Amino acid sequence: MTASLAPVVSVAGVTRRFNDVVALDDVSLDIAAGELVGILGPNGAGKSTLLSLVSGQRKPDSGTVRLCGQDPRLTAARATLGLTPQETGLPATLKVREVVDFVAGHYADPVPTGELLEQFGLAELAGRQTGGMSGGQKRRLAVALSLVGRPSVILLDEPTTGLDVGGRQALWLAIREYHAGGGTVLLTSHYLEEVQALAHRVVVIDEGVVRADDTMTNILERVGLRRVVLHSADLPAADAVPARLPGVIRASREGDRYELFTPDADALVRELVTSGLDFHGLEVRGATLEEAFEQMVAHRSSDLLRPPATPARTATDPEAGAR
Ligand SMILES: Nc1ncnc2c1ncn2[C@@H]1O[C@H](COP(=O)(O)OP(=O)(O)OP(=O)(O)O)[C@@H](O)[C@H]1O
Repeated sequence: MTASLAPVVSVAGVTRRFNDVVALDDVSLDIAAGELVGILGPNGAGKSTLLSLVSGQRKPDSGTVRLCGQDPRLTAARATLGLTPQETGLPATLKVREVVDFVAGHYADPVPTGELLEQFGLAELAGRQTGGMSGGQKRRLAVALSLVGRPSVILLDEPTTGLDVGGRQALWLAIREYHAGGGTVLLTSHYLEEVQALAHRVVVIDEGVVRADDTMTNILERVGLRRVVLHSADLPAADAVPARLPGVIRASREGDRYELFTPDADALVRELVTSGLDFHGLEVRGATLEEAFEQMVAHRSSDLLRPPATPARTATDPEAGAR
């Protein structure tokens, strides 16, 4: 991607192995200030490893990583960074307010604790020990902590896993506000609709290799298919629909509701109207990121839709810190 300013995050020719597993294989990526980038990939693709290199928690075996032009292992570089790892170990006996105050104490100009807790809907829990919070509340606190130091870049690894709809939307709002204020965001998520809703650029990693790196618009255009949704009692089984309706290359059916995939939705709608078919509830929709993703990593696309499992680690990594 082109960037007129020096990139905020620069990954150049990076390889990282864990014993005989090549988690990242010659990955290069530049992220400019103010970008909101979604990183997608099946389980074990290398996403978390990439974030751990950018945050300086791990070192690459070869290649270079720069955060705001510096080695991310330096304290000065890390001060520009906010991080929400996939799992956050909160000290169970500390109160929410105390945890935020503790993290805030590491920064010169932190967001006031009350303001941050208010923004994340946690103000009423300020006096509660973190051990007494629900999973979703802990997740909200983990993301709030990434913003306490007014970072110029945040790395969010599966930020909304386990959140209910309200919690997820509140986090989306916080991420958008941060981004609107000029912040740079790298986000991984197994919820493709989340990446589609938030990210402007998508990087697809699979088996440690960058398979695609483009704007959301271009990624979606790669699919080249439109979805026509309708209800009908006149259509045959889904796999027989392409023979019945010219231009349909694939169909799925649930009861009398059909989703028809076609490169030319206009022609299909004309065909439906002139065919005399009895139908209602017609909708025409663009491709989704999920469809684009399925095409890019077709051999293992079902993995992406599984909730993230705890990866089977074959070795302990002394550099992994508080991961
Ligand atoms: N500390 C470690 N020791 C051994 N192998 C590791 C370690 N960390 C990661 N790996 C392996 O490196 C590969 C990439 O893992 P990584 O956690 O980066 O994937 P991911 O894309 O974040 O996956 P997920 O979506 O499941 O979180 C996997 O094969 C994983 O098992």
